[in-house]
Amino acid sequence: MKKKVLVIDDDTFMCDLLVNHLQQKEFDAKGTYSGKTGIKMVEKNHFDIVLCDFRLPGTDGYEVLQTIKSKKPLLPIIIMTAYAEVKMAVKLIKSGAFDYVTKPVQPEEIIKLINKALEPKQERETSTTFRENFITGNSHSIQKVMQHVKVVAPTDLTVLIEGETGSGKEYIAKAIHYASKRKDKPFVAVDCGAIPRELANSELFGHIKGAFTGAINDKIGYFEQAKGGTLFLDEVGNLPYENQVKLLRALQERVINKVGDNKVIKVDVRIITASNDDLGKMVEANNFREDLFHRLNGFKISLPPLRDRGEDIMEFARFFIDKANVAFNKSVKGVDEEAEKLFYEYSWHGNLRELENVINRAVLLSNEELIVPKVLPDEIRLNSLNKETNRFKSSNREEFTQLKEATLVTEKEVITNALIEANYNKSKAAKILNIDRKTLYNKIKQYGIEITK
Ligand SMILES: Nc1ncnc2c1ncn2[C@@H]1O[C@H](COP(=O)(O)OP(=O)(O)OP(=O)(O)O)[C@@H](O)[C@H]1O
Repeated sequence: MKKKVLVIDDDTFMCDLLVNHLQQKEFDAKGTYSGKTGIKMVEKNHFDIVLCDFRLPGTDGYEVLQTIKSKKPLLPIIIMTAYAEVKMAVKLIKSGAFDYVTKPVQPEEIIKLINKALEPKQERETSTTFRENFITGNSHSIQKVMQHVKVVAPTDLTVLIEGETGSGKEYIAKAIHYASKRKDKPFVAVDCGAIPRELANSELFGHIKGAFTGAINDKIGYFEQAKGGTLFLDEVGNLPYENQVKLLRALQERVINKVGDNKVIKVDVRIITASNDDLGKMVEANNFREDLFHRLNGFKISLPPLRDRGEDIMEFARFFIDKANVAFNKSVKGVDEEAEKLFYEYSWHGNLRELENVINRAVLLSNEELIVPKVLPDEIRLNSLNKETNRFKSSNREEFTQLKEATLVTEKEVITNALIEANYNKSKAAKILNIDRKTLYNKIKQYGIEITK
């Protein structure tokens, strides 16, 4: 049966073009130019995947993502964005988007991504296929991480992996799993940031038929799915406070209850968690339970960001080029000297995920043997230009600092205004700002905003 795809893009030409292309590629594709209509279509119809433009009038991509995720948590969503918005795209992934592509969208790239999102993950991967797709790099910092992986893998210790978004936390979790005695049992990855609060207990622990409205059948939760194997809780800092208690019990007593059922079920599962946030700081800010933090922090692994991994950047670039050549039937041989320089100068806030996306695009656009600067996104090329200019005009640096400060001041003002508008009700203010409460608490603390009526 044809897979159903919904395209949401207010650029009518691009939307129609993409829908047409997908239909030619045997997808059952529909399009809409409005985010609101898109949400309604998802509510009323079955779709296998949604492609959503980030900049939409009225409702933006972030709102559409959050609304769809709250209604259909498992529906994969790919965000289409201009490159300058890549930091936002990274945030969207943290909020549950499957991935992002930069505009103008390359047809082959989007098809590859759709297929990746739709393929059933767990059934296909084995320790052999994982190893084929895993490289480590030679930087001192990653070698230390790999040494820790080797030491901790055979134990049943709970591991906490900290690192920036896209730095490879899930890959390290899998490396631990596949090097452990549990390697032939399931590895189940759960994005805690993408589970709606009211569904978290049922998703993690399962439920029985009739436990709540909408519970029409018994459901097995992630803990039971991972029986004998490893449960990877990504973005664990986003787990609602009330669910943290139940998770703590599961870890301490190694038992769970399904929602609506008193029966105690024993679970033999190794837990690995990951977070982009510093969980220790979240504990200090009372946003994460201290007892749970200590339970999770059996063994901590800190992943370095890509910009601090020296020559690993080029090793990963070559690896991603090989993958892209196979996927797009191309024969790009490498990166030219000038482009390589740009790779080293760029800060890669989206880390390996961003590098892979940049390479995919560059391979697709390359007509030459080597990747040259002109097939790289503006952000990477201009980054170097800006640096050059700064070297000559030190005053520019001051302006940059001022601009940064201005952004922070504006952010503080926007938050303060929202708090006033919400009469200092933080949940309401968070809604107005379209951020979660924890982020708001952190910002209030960061800017030292006083909460006095
Ligand atoms: N060791 C590795 N070898 C090969 N590719 C990797 C490796 N680590 C990461 N990648 C690539 O980078 C992408 C992002 O990695 P991963 O999902 O593990 O990051 P993450 O830190 O868990 O991201 P997030 O913060 O969004 O949860 C992967 O999809 C994969 O393509």
